[in-house]
Amino acid sequence: MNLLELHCEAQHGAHPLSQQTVSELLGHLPQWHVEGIELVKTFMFGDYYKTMAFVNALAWVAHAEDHHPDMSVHYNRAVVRFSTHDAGGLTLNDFICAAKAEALLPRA
Ligand SMILES: C[C@H](O)[C@H](O)[C@H]1CNC2=NC(N)=NC(=O)C2=N1
Repeated sequence: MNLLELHCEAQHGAHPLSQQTVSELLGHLPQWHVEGIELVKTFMFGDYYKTMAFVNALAWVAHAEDHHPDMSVHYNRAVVRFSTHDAGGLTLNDFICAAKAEALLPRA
């Protein structure tokens, strides 16, 4: 499955994913982990400008996908948390947007 090729779909009344499916999808996103009902990663940057550039790019992705992370923004890092409010837990939407957040990073 290529998460980057997928798009978020409305999840009103949907059930959250099973633990097993969450574990399988985490295999696509090795730098992310689950905290409660959230998919979380701390992105590190060299300075505030780079942090804000990423935050704004991710806001644009969130707008395009109509799926919105909680973010805490600091000088050199942004903590990104995805969860699907409409389902009360994790859905494929969270993994799609996490993959799209990863894809924003410059190549190493
Ligand atoms: C109507 C609209 O599609 C929904 O309210 C979307 C908007 N963004 C969302 N973002 C997140 N993180 N979870 C949702 O359930 C959600 N629902």
